[in-house]
Amino acid sequence: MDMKRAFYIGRFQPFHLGHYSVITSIAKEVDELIIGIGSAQRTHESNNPFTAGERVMMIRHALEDIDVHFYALPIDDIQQNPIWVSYVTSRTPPFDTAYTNNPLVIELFEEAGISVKQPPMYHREQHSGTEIRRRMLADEEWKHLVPDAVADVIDEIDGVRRLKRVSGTDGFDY
Ligand SMILES: Nc1ncnc2c1ncn2[C@@H]1O[C@H](COP(=O)(O)OP(=O)(O)OP(=O)(O)O)[C@@H](O)[C@H]1O
Ligand SMILES: NC(=O)c1ccc[n+]([C@@H]2O[C@H](COP(=O)(O)O)[C@@H](O)[C@H]2O)c1
Repeated sequence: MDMKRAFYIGRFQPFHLGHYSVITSIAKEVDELIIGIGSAQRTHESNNPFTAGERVMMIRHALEDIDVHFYALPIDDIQQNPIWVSYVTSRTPPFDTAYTNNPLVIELFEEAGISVKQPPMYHREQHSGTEIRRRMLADEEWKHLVPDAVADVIDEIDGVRRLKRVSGTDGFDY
């Protein structure tokens, strides 16, 4: 059987409803989906507060009921853009299409001859990792912007407290 497999990469800091909406629409088009958790080595930073393992948990729980077979695979950054596509494909199942809106990622995949689709943006003003982290730091509402299961994971790991600490806004002097 000819399997249609797609690749979707993001940092997922955290995984939010914009990502969820992209994945539910890709799920209708493919048999299997590879979700690349990018910048996997980055964690405990203001722009990247969560570990690769915590992001695996968010995705696994958020997609509990989704109707597509998926793999969530952490992918570290490397220093050389020209070999990044080979590096990615050397650690993922084979795929036909990459879904991304990241201009560098589009360029690298297209140069490597892999077809790219750009998913439409879902209420981008609020559904962005940057905006959600901003709200967490400001003690504003953010849970409605992520799947319930992701809010539970972030509570379990005390993620907002960590974000505040690594962003230096918890009142402590270092
Ligand atoms: N609201 C959204 N709707 C559709 N696609 C989105 C949305 N937000 C992000 N994406 C796409 O998902 C992929 C992964 O995004 P990423 O993990 O960088 O999230 P982000 O919200 O852009 O994060 P950050 O603000 O932390 O950079 C990118 O291709 C990005 O364009
Ligand atoms: N040279 C590299 O390591 C390289 C190149 C292009 C993209 N990436 C990664 O791919 C991911 C792209 O995801 P975003 O679209 O969420 O930015 C990021 O984690 C980014 O660091 C890495």
